[in-house]
Amino acid sequence: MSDSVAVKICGLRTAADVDAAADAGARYCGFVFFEKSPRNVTLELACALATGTPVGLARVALVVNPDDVFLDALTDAVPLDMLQLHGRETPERVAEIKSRYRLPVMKAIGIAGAEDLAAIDLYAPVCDQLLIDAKPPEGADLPGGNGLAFDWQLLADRKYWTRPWMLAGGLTPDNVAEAVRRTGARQVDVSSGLETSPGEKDSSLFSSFVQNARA
Ligand SMILES: O=C(O)c1ccccc1N[C@@H]1O[C@H](COP(=O)(O)O)[C@@H](O)[C@H]1O
Repeated sequence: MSDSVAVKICGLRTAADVDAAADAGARYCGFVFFEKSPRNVTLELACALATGTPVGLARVALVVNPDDVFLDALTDAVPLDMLQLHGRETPERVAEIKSRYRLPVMKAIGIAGAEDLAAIDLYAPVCDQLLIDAKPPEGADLPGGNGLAFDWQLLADRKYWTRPWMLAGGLTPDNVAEAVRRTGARQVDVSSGLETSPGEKDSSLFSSFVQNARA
């Protein structure tokens, strides 16, 4: 077993789930700040969760097309290790956010077909990490967290990317080992694949996901 695949468990809303993510060996935990999401948390709850996060578990705030007013309030209220930009932020806006808030920034790129891969080269110069996720269906309420996978074969022949990247989209304890094998991902991100219903995490699945990611 290799321990070199880092796991992010996203959409946590209870202290027990944060602790379970750490106990399972996750490297990152994610808090969602998007009102339409069943995983949305308030600044107050996120502050409590992030303040009690075990050492070694990086705290990631997932935001969608945020303005500076919101980001000012977020970064004042919640201790964070990374911002995840999961909307239609332009490369210029990503660079602006990175410079203004002095936090590592991970930019999500939605992939449905080979033509979507070009965006990776546009964003790599301005972010710290890339999150390669399934593109949401047309008209979806959520730009991510839909439990949809994309064709992993699209990543099999990729050229070198200049930033660390995470694989996301429809990952579960049952498919994560194959996803890692087929894409060569060294980091993976999961949300709905560890839930009993939208927003309700099942922490009994966390360990098997982490172990299978590293298998
Ligand atoms: O999880 C959400 O509710 C969410 C809302 C808005 C943008 C992104 C969201 N989740 C992210 O989507 C991917 C894939 O999630 P899933 O495993 O397919 O459910 C992941 O990066 C989440 O962080």
